[in-house]
Amino acid sequence: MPGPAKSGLDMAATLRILPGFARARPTAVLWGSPASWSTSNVALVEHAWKMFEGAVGVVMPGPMLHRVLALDTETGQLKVRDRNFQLHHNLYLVGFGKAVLGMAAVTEELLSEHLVQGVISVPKGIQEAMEHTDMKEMLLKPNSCIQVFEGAKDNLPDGNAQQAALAIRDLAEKLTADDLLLVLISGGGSALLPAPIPPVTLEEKQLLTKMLAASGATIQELNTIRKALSQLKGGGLARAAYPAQVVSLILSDVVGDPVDIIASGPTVASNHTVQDCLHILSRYDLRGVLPRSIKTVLSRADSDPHGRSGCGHVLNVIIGSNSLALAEAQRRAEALGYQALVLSRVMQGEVRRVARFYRLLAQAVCVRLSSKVMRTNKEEDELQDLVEELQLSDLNLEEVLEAVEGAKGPVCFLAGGEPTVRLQGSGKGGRNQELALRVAVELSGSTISDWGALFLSGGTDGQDGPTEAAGAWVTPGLATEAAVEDLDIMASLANNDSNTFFRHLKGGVHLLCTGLTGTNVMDIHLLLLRPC
Ligand SMILES: Nc1ncnc2c1ncn2[C@@H]1O[C@H](COP(=O)(O)OP(=O)(O)OP(=O)(O)O)[C@@H](O)[C@H]1O
Ligand SMILES: O=C(O)[C@H](O)CO
Repeated sequence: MPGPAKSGLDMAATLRILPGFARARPTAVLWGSPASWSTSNVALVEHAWKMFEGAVGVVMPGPMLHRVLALDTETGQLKVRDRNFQLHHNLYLVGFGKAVLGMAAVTEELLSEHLVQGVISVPKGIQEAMEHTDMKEMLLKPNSCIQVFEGAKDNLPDGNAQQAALAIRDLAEKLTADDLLLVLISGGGSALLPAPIPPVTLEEKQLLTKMLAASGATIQELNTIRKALSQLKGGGLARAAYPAQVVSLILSDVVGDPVDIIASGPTVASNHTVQDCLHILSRYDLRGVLPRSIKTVLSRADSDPHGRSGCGHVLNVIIGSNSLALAEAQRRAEALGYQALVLSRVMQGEVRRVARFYRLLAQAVCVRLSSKVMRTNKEEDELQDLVEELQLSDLNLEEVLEAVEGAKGPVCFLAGGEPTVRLQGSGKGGRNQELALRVAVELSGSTISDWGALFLSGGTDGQDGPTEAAGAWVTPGLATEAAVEDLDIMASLANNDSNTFFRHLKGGVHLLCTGLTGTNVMDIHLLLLRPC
């Protein structure tokens, strides 16, 4: 049986990897009050929190940059993975992305002796948020030589971000062959580096991006279009910095870590064609609404003599990823006594189908582990079909089910990625909260009622869509809890209003409210199953 609610001291220890969280908010605020969790859920909730916290902690800027950068202070040799660069007060820094503030702070701390100047573009309000959460290590020092621009409210390019992009371009253009440009890149970088090719305007680019995103375009599709319309994306920044050497340190927020797609690859030569763009625009029925300026830029793109030049002077390095975060969560799950299995690192697809996948998986596992329930092939066949539909290419279902068959204790499944939501309503929500709510609906109609079960979906950046929560956790009993409070789950889902729903349900106890974490490696899904 789970123990009583933890003391404040124990909680602080639990939260040690993200010390800012522990100091700023007691766990009651992060997760609601333990007293309001049903007793049987307390342990599962605490375990899920520890796993999520570990996943985020391992991809925080400090640990990541210390793993990849080594400066020999005597010789001024900077080692980045297996490459050496000679520093002699010739280092410049630019950056853009949700995690870049902390990355820049750590980098400046490590390399300040050689750093001449820097410009970064980070989300609106992030410095204040970091001050409030007491995450001082994520802030630049008062005497920093790095200029900070804040912009792209709600992850949409705006005038502030455009100003930042132009300052970054100006810095890159003045560099010489003797200089080294360090480029810090993380998710959200595309919106924070808008420099549309004239005559395309920022408003036109913003509108097209919004329409593509609302139609359910994938990030690969979205960024293929962004690259074609941008001066700096698709290798443009690297070209601007030539002949300086360029080292990009990339925190991946895209499934499979494709460097040409993350933040639209400003230091990676694009190999997409205009034809690729036209196919994407046709797929979402947007060719007919394109303004003349966008058509003009697209029609010029393939013949642009600068368009496809190489990026031989660039070293692109992935320094953190969802896989790394999952591995740490798995390690923590094992330490807590779970048989822990990473299902997939490429979890994509529509949230409804992803929710169905988790229900069928939970059911299949319970059936395999329970002598009371007859095993039927029908459901496992449907599950296998779904694995194929969701293109979970790294998941061998039979192996997973066989692995848990002998499990004596609780089981934890982990997955990472970024499912999509097709927005139909006007409510407030995010893909993690909507997925969690859909999983709750699925689990409440399943046959796993004899089991302790918890599903958590959280964005590692701490912000799920335009909401203040990172995600949510649910159990099979959530539908009953909602009925008691007269909350209509299906109406909330139809209006994409998951955040409003969770805020009302039991005073928000199911919300995962970390605040901005300062990192960003997509979403983490945890499914915990424990025989009662
Ligand atoms: N009301 C809503 N309900 C459900 N999902 C929503 C809602 N509003 C926006 N979203 C989803 O939120 C996502 C945008 O969230 P976010 O701002 O976290 O951007 P992102 O591009 O995913 O950034 P990151 O990769 O850094 O997390 C989109 O997938 C969008 O469909
Ligand atoms: O900025 C972007 O393009 C997305 O976050 C993917 O990296």
